[in-house]
Amino acid sequence: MSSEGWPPGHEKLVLEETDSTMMEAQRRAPSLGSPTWILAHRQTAGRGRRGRAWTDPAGNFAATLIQRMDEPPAKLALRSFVAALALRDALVELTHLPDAFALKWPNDVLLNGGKLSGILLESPGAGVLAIGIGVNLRASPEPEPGAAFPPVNLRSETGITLGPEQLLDSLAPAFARWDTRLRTYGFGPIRTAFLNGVARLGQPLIARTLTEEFRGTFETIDESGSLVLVTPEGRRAIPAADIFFP
Ligand SMILES: O=C(O)CCCC[C@@H]1SC[C@@H]2NC(=O)N[C@@H]21
Repeated sequence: MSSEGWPPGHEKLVLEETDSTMMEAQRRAPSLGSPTWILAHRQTAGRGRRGRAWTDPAGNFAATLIQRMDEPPAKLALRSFVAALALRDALVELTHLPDAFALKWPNDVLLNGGKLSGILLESPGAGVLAIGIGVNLRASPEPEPGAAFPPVNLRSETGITLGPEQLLDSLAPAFARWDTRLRTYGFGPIRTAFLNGVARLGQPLIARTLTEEFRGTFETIDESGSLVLVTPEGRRAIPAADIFFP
């Protein structure tokens, strides 16, 4: 358990099995009261970004935070940075390995350069945000063809075994802490912290959107959370893309 304890007013629901914690969140959205973390020990139909499947072998972490948030979509989307920072903090707190983890725009946490986790934001109803987080604690899924980063897992990379509930008990207060910073001070401190921990700042990147590919130097993340690349055609601010390291 984190030294801060479980965030006041938040509920925790632990399921042995579900199709997807995102689906579980969607079913609960209409009657949602307090912010709720839904953890599943097994998902039979986990989903990733852009319609991809997310497989989590036994012992991995799969959870969704669902809460009411009456904010414009652009501000809601900044929770992806909040989630990544919170996950990085929770992992550092539990492993004491601050240098092993890096952030990848917009919301991945890398371990020794491999894909350790995935974060997915959805809105399962008006004014409701669901943030799904998967972490390869004990086993790596099969790499997808063409995957930018090989999946890695915490146990084989570090020799450390964490339980899903142990991670949740650090992640929930870490998320609440970063979320409070966003609400109080705006995106500035989140952006600064993310830039401090992000991989490949100042180095070449490839950003692929659904329709285009941009190659350039990773200059910064702007005030709206977009990736800023300096390309041969000039500076480009890219709101959403998959990132590859050339
Ligand atoms: O594609 C990605 O990188 C995002 C993956 C998100 C996976 C998590 S696991 C918990 C939650 N439930 C799901 O079905 N997906 C998210």
